[in-house]
Amino acid sequence: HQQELNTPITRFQNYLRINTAHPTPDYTSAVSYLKAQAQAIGLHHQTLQFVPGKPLLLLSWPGSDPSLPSVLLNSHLDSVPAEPDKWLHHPFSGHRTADGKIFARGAQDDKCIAMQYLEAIRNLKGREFTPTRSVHVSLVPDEEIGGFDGHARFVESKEFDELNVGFALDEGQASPGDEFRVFYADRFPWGLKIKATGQPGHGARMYDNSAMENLMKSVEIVSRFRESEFDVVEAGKAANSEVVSVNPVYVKAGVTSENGFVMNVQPSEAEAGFDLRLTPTTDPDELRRRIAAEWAPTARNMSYEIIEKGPIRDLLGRPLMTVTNDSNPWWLVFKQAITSAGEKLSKPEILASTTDARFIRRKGIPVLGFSPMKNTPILLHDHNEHLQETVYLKGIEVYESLISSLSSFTKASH
Ligand SMILES: CSCC[C@H](NC=O)C(=O)O
Ligand SMILES: [Zn+2]
Ligand SMILES: [Zn+2]
Repeated sequence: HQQELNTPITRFQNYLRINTAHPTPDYTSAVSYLKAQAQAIGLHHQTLQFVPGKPLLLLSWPGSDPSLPSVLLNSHLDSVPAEPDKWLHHPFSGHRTADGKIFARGAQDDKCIAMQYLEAIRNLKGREFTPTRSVHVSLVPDEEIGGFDGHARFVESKEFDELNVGFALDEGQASPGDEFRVFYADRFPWGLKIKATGQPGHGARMYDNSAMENLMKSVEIVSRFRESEFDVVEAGKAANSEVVSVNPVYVKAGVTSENGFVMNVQPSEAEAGFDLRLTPTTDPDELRRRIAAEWAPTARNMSYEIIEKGPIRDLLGRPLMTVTNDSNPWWLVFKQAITSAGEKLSKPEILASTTDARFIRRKGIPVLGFSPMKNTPILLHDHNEHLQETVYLKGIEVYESLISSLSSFTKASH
């Protein structure tokens, strides 16, 4: 029987083997695994539970000057589902190929950063490094389904207040090129349902004002808006994440019987759903007016529902963006720490999708989205999500540089 190895790679693999995919993430196993890691490293831990069955693990490494605002490192515990049949290796086997690729749902999004935070702290502690500011690691549930029972609750808790967070890091995205990417904002999701009603009738009749006709007109108008935004991207004038995206995600219509859809009846109701992403500077009222006037006008028997998924402005009504210029000392320290790790950073970007960072930014706390993966295909939420072990190990070193710099700089208080 081969002896169980205990290396940074096997520790990563073991975390990846815990099935934390929705809709039934195994939070209990994930938290107990990470807690054991924290104990081995010598970190304080507490488990918070704002909603039953949805634990949040908070780890702390006290600084020598706990009166200074702290540094928070965040990672979510949960993953999106995977379809095992469509993968080369089972998504929860943590399989490592001969050339060092580690396959797993969560390998990039975002179990890598959780374990890299811990490995970096382990190494810094091994070198007798003592942080000046306290360093906290939050391992939170439910990011992939909006974070409402997770980070959204956490930021409103007294436990969060007591951390006195001055700066936070959260997940970013892989970089196919040779430079790391960093994100200063997210886009904000709206779920949009548009519904049409109309005249029912025989499938053979052509007449005005059927529900399907009304809905299809709207779908065309939404598509035209989508194209106008996408044109800007394709013309190279903006990044994908700098325009408003709208993508159809379902259509629901038709009269059904036990035998399936009834082909010769035109239905009296039809509905379509869209995933919208607003940029930090999108005017939500203007978009709402457009939806009401053009996408779902009452004149065409349309109605709509917007499901807003979290805050889009801070408490003072400002867009949720972290400053990435010389006026933000945290940014300067971050940049410097990347350079001293011998790495390069590309221009700060807006993340196309959405993370828990929005809840922290809403509190007025600067947050950068960062996952140290370069020369790596972007595979989050995709089949065959994997990460090269050399990239993973390099990321640990990068975090050593980041954590030591961010926790020992004392010029700014916030
Ligand atoms: C409703 S918030 C959804 C959050 C999710 N996060 C990662 O993929 C996303 O769709 O971007
Ligand atoms: Zn993620
Ligand atoms: Zn995700």
